[in-house]
Amino acid sequence: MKGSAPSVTGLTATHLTVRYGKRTVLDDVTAGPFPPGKVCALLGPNGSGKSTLMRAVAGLIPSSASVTLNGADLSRMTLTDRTARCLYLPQALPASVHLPVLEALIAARQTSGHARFFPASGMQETDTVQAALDSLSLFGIPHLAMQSMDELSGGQRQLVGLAQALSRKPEALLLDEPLSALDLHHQFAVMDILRRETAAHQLVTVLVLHDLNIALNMTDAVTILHQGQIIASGSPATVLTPDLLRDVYRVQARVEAGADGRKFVSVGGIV
Ligand SMILES: Nc1ncnc2c1ncn2[C@@H]1O[C@H](COP(=O)(O)OP(=O)(O)OP(=O)(O)O)[C@@H](O)[C@H]1O
Repeated sequence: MKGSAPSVTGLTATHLTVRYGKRTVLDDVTAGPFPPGKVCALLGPNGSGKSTLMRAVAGLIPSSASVTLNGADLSRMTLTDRTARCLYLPQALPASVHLPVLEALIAARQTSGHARFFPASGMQETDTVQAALDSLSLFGIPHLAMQSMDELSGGQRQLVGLAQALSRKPEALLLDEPLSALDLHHQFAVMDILRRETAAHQLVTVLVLHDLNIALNMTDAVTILHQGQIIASGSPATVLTPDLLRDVYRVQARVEAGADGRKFVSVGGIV
């Protein structure tokens, strides 16, 4: 009799253990499957291992984990091939270098391995420029195209980083705190864009968030990392209960619904 077969679609990591020196940060974790077409949040307190998990899944930290993406075994690929399929956008903002935004985008596209997986039959230089402009337009920043990266604000650089990541056309996007430098308008705008692009291109999108209200209202699923283990996964409203918020985040909180049905976390104090 066959055992239960791993899900072929989506992104799954199994037996993921990461140690820094003698300290075990992730202990035989199984994460996923994160399905295509859905936006999933990876949540947990500071230091719980969210970045470590994402970096290990992306192959940037050595690990013996088995990682599959839509049936392909990422663990057996070269880092270049793996990154072309499964892209990690770090928490740190893109470097503040003296380079026009448009050139930074084109360079990222050319070094991504994108051309190998999606041979752009006869793609002209003008098409490459147009593709970079399109991805800036997607994030509402085409006017920054000729501005130098070192003349941008933190939030503008974060938007350029997101435009760069999407322009590489990966199958899976791992975004580490992609809203951290953005104002309220841009946080919601970026979440809308990510939801639309994820559905339209059947991307696997996983993002680390600290804003539980955005997780509650704008993601399809959440995964909670706590003390080296994934302790809950599922729909945001099912997982983010007062009990979980007390045990994981050490806050006394209620999860309430506004008149429009949107949910929000109301914190009364810490425990
Ligand atoms: N390069 C490293 N060397 C040693 N320890 C590390 C290293 N990177 C992370 N750690 C430790 O691993 C643990 C998990 O860190 P990680 O950055 O993955 O957490 P996180 O959940 O992303 O945190 P935050 O929400 O604060 O960004 C922390 O205790 C951290 O101190």
